[in-house]
Amino acid sequence: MIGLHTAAQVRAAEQSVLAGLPAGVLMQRAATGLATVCLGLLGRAHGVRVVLLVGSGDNGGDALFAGALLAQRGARVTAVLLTPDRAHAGGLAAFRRAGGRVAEAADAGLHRADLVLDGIVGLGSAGGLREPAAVLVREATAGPGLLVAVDLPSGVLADTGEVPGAAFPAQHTVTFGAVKPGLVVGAGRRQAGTVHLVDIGLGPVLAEPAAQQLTDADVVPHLDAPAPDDDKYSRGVVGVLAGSATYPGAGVLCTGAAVRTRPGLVRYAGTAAEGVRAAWPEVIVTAGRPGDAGRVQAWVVGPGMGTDDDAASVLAEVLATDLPVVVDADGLTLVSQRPELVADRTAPTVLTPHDREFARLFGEVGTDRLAAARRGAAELGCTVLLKGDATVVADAAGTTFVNGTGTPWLATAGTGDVLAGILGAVLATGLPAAEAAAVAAHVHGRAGQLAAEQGPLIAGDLVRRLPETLARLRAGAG
Ligand SMILES: NC(=O)C1=CN([C@@H]2O[C@H](COP(=O)(O)OP(=O)(O)OC[C@H]3O[C@@H](n4cnc5c(N)ncnc54)[C@H](O)[C@@H]3O)[C@@H](O)[C@H]2O)[C@@H](O)CC1
Ligand SMILES: [K+]
Repeated sequence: MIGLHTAAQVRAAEQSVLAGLPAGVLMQRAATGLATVCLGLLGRAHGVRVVLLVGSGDNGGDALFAGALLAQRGARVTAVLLTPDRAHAGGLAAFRRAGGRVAEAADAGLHRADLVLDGIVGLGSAGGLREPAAVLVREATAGPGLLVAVDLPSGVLADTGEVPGAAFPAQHTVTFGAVKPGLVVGAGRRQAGTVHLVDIGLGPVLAEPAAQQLTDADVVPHLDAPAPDDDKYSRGVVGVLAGSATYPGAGVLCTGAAVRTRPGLVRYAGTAAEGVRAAWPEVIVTAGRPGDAGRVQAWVVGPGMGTDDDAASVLAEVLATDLPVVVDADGLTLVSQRPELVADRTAPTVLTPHDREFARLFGEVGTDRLAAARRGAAELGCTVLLKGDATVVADAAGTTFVNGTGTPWLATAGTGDVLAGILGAVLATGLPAAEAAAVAAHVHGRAGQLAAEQGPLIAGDLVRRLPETLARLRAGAG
C-alpha cells in the first residue's frame, strides 16, 4: 500500500522530526536522495551537463544541495536563480564551494543540458507558474535534457494534482518523505512522469494517509486460488443485469469479466440472455427478472441495459435488496433521476461514473477529483468509483484510493462493462465496497496493460487476458 499524504501532513511531520534534529538535516537527506536518483538516471556524473532551475524556497535549496553533490562528482552544473536575492543561502554557498556556476537563463545552456532539475517550487506552490518561471520551463522542455522535478513538478498543486497554468513536464519526479496525491491523480499525474520516493525519515510521525494506492501485493490476497474445501457457491456468487436484446454486447462483456475473475458461479438475468448463454455456457442464464436468477451475493446492474421503464424497475428491484450492488452506465442515468434508491439503502452500493455521469449525479467533478469522489459518496452514503486515467474510489467515511494501473488504450467502448463485471465478482466475496472497487480498478488496469502489449486493445481482449493477468499478479510479475 502506498500512502498518499497532503502538503499539510508532510509539513506537520517535518516540523515534528525537525524538533529533534539539527537544522538542515532533512534537506540534506532530500538532496542526497535526489542526487542519487539523478546519478542513476544519468549513469555517470563526470562531464555531464546539469542545469538547475532554482526558485526562492526550500525546493530550490534541495536543488542547490543536490547540484553541489553532482558537481563534486564531476558534473558540470549551472544554476539559474529565479530570484537571486532570495535563493536558499546555505544551498547556494554549498553549490558554489563545489564548483557550481550561476548563470542567467540565456547563458545556462538549456539547449544542450543532459539533465534539468526543476527546483522552482514544491510544496509551497500557489497557482500556475508565474513568469519568468514559465518561460524557463518552456526553454527546458524544448531542450534535450532529461526533465527531473524536485519533490513536485513546479506548477502542480500537491493535494489535488490541479495544474492551474504552466507546469514543468517532468519525466521523473523525486519526491521526499511521502507521495503527494497530486503526483498520482488528475492533471498532475501527467506532469510527474516516474515517481521516485526518497525516505527522509518522516515515516514514524506521518499522520494516516489522506488516500492510498494499492500495489500488486495488496490485491493478490483478494484474488486467491480456490481452497480444497471451496465449492462453486462458497467463492461468491455474482448476478449480472446488463445488456439488452438490441445490445447484448454489454451483457456478454460484463458477465464474461465476472466469470473470468472468480469462476465460481455467475448468474445472468435479462433480455440479452441468448447472447450471454451463447458466449458463456458456464453462466446460469435467465431471460426473466432478477428475482428469477437464484441466490447471489452481489449484483451488477446497468451496462447496456437501457433506461426505459423495464430497466428502471429492474434497478429498483435490486436496489431494494439487502445485497451489495454495483451500479454502472445506464443504471447511473436512472439513479440520477431517483437518487433515493441508493440513499435509502443500508447494504453497500458502488457507483462507477465517468465524469459526465458523475456530473449528472452530483454536479461537475471540478479539479479536485479526490474531493469530488468523497463528496458524491457522502451525499448518497455509498462508494463512488470515479473513472479516469487515475481512477479514484471513495466511500462515505472518506476512505479514499487512487488507482495506479492502466493505460490510455483503455479508453475504448466496453471497457467499463468489463470493470463492472470484475468489481461485481470481487464484491461478491464480501470485501468492503471501497476496497473491492480499488482491487477491481487495479486488476482492470493491469489487464489493460497486458492487452495493450499486443497493439490496440478492444474490451473483449481484457476479458480474454484476465486469467493471465490474475496469474501474473499471483506470481508477483504483474
Ligand atoms: N516539508 C518537508 O518535509 C521538506 C521540504 N523540503 C523541500 O521544501 C519544499 C517546500 O519549501 P517551501 O515551503 O520553502 O516552498 P517552495 O520552495 O515549494 O516554494 C516557495 C516559493 O515559491 C514561490 N512560488 C509559489 N508559487 C509560485 C508560482 N506559482 N510560480 C512561481 N513561484 C512560486 C514563492 O514565491 C515562494 O517563495 C518542499 O517541496 C521540498 O522540496 C525538503 O528540503 C525536505 C523536507
Ligand atoms: K519542483
